[in-house]
Amino acid sequence: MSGRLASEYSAWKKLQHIYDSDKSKLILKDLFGQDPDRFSKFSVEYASKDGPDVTLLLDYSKNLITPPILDTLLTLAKEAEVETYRDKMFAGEHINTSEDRAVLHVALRNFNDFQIQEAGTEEVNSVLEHMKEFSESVRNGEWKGYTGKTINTIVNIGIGGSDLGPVMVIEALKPYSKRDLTAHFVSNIDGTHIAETLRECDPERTIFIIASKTFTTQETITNAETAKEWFLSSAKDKAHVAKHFVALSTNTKAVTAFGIDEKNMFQFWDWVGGRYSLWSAIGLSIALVIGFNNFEQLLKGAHGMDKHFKETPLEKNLPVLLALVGVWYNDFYGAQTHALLPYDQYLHKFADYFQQGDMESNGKTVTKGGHRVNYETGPIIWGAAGTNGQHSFYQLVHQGTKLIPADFIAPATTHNPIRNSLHHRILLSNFFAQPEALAFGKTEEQVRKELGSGASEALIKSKVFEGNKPSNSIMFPLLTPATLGALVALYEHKIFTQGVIWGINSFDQMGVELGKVLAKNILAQLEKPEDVVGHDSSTTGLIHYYQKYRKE
Ligand SMILES: O=P(O)(O)OC[C@H]1O[C@H](O)[C@@H](O)[C@@H](O)[C@@H]1O
Repeated sequence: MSGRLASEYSAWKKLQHIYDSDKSKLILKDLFGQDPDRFSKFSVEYASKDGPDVTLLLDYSKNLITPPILDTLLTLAKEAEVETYRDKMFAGEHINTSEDRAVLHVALRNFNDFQIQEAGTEEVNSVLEHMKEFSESVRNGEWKGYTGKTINTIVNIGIGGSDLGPVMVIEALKPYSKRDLTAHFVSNIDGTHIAETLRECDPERTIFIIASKTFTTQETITNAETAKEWFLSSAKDKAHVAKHFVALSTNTKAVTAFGIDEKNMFQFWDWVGGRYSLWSAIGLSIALVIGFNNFEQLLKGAHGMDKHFKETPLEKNLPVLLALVGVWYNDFYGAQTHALLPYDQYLHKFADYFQQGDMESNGKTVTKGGHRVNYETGPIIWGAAGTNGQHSFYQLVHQGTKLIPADFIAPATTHNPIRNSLHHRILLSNFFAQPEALAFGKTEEQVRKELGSGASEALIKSKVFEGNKPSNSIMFPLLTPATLGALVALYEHKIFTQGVIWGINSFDQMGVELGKVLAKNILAQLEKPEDVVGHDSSTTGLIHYYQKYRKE
């Protein structure tokens, strides 16, 4: 994050040299054959030092690396001053330079441990206390709707960082949820989203949580106004809004202007990036659904990983290791994407969540110093829960022409050990098999032997698995709130580390602005064909097509 071009580091040049000269020798089958200790050399077990017990195993042995490559990658991290920038982040320095802001999601889950100097951090505990009181009173039925009934539904209205984190966590921690409290999430401006949700809500028993850091996001404000209109069509009296609408925001003025009482507002601060905000007031829906104590466990689990990231030497530092092997594929092998493949149905939103987390953070072309990079930055993140992905896109991962590094993630035990854990054993057997198949493949000789004489050459060739496809495997005993906290923090710090190496600002999101501005301009031109001015012929043609059919 020094803003230097990564390609100028001597370790980068050395890595390029190693790649050019040794690429053909980096064959997983041989690397494992040559070193029976490869697993123990290239795996680390994380155990939380204090707070709730969390353990995580990272096995990165199935990567196309050797000890000298890893050493050079570690040197790269040193040269890029990852440790210095990490410490600056924890110290509250304004490392988000374009917006002149600190980056302190770690302060939201700090529990007075690290010394952090930044305005607002002293208010974290009181907001947590407010979230606790509110969530408990809704959960235990003390909070009543305008007709005196208890609340059975919450609707979080937010988008991007004010939606994806709570959605992912609530899905992931379903075993801890209050089953008689239904949570809906409305994000899309498409009226279908709110219309379909409102059909399932009873105005007397629903709380709307308007989640928006800026409280200016068009989608969220429009959806919130629609929800208020719908609510008032039953409740009539505006005074009832206070019982049914709360806001999560940094913008008090806009919240009160919307008609939400300041005492129903849960604050956060400009040093919390949207995609890093699930730990803040944005997590209110999480606290409502899983209970405040479990929310606190989530935060504590993340804090444990923060401590690990802050205090562990780079060579044993999980986020750093994940980041470095990622850089190796992204920048030297030319891999365009990175797959997140959790073998846990509860984590089915994990890849969606980190699409924003990673791609909005590291999808940048200029360094902090304003220079255009001459290497690749953030990868395309995608994935799905195993084993569903196996029956859809794994064909390409195994036999396609692209290199797709992947993280396989699985819990050793399940919350649903039905049929004596039969399902879980089958799930895990796939979790173990896939990285093995990817790494070691299946040779032509094996196929020939299996098919016997008479098989066509074409058929033989089509059944060969070249192998040598890299992956990480991450395991933990059970997906608990604290474990999830640690897992999410692990990826957050991985993203941070890569951003530092690439010299970019991982904490702004200028790339979302242009489309917003153009849409605003177009919205004002949609009425009449003669209003459509200032566009290319394609855009004009599309708008004219719409105008032919519009009914309103
Ligand atoms: O919470 P807000 O302010 O409504 O922003 C919602 C989202 O808007 C934009 O897409 C970006 O800035 C995201 O980072 C952000 O998460």
